Amino acid sequence: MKVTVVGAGAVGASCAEYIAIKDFADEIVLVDIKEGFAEGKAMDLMQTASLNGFDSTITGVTNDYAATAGSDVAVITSGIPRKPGMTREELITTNANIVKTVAENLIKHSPEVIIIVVSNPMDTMTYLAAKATGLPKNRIIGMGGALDSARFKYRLAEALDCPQSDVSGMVIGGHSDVGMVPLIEKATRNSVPVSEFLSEEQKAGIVEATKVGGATLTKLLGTSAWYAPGAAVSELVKAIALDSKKMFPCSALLEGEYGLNDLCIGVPVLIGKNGIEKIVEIELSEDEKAKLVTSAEGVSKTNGLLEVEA
Ligand SMILES: NC(=O)c1ccc[n+]([C@@H]2O[C@H](COP(=O)([O-])OP(=O)(O)OC[C@H]3O[C@@H](n4cnc5c(N)ncnc54)[C@H](O)[C@@H]3O)[C@@H](O)[C@H]2O)c1
Ligand SMILES: O=C(O)C[C@H](O)C(=O)O
Repeated sequence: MKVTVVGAGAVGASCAEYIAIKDFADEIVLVDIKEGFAEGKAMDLMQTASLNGFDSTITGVTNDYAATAGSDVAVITSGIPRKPGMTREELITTNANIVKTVAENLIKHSPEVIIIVVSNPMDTMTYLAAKATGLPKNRIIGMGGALDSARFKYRLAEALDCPQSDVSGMVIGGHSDVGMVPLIEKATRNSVPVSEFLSEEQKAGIVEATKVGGATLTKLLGTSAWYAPGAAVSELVKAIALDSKKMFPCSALLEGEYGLNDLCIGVPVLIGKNGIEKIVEIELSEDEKAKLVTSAEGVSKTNGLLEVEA
């Protein structure tokens, strides 16, 4: 498998590192617009191969899409991250132009590629990539829910004082501070609903901490996070490589699923060799449905800005 990662910054390099360490890809190509930057990151990562025990090759190029030709998967991480106090939506003007150009360049050289969009505001950038490339909807995947769900599990395990491997939970909806919908009533500890162990107040605290997970890290780091985002992307790419049909919440183009249309938003999907193999429509409570609809309204509003900006 050949994987291209566009943007060799914090998230792009972390993606490349986790993909290499998990050792399922033959070739990883890092692309950046900053002269020599991707080449440097690739060389540094390649010098970890004997230490970390992987055989994937990693190369870096400066804005040279010919080197990405024949990619099976391409991850778009190019664009600016937010600073403390900002929302992801504020990045739209700069990142829309970058994501559109990058997506168009990618499909010129890899017509069969599956694109994973990471750049923020992610749901809107995924929608933009879908529109700009015209790729079938199974081949455009937005990464946000896999990360948000990992953060949800971190918070659940913290409150339950248990290992993260004991908890299960999922976050659907838009990848934004207000739009995330952590499915707290469906979360379990080893198949037992967490409501058996946690008070209403504790559950509300977990939901809120999950929703602002990215903002909390941005405040601490001065820029947004990269380790968990990179790891989350690597799990999606691995599910494609291994055709595992594993379920993740991902931003997918909806055409009537969940009663929603003409937007990309986080819903449970099965990931396999064709990208999104299936959008899974789970039974939502009235409260969960209402939250998803409100979240979709927010994403659509941001998509509306795109028509002006893009
Ligand atoms: N979806 C998610 O869950 C998630 C998680 C973390 C970060 N993000 C987003 O990912 C993006 C990247 O974050 P980061 O921390 O890696 O930022 P960063 O600044 O460290 O890296 C971004 C890189 O993109 C490069 N770049 C800019 N324009 C380019 C172009 N046209 N072609 C190729 N490369 C280009 C820059 O030179 C830079 O190296 C941000 O928009 C951030 O908000 C999303
Ligand atoms: O918080 C951000 O701006 C980056 C990313 O979307 C995240 O959730 O870490």
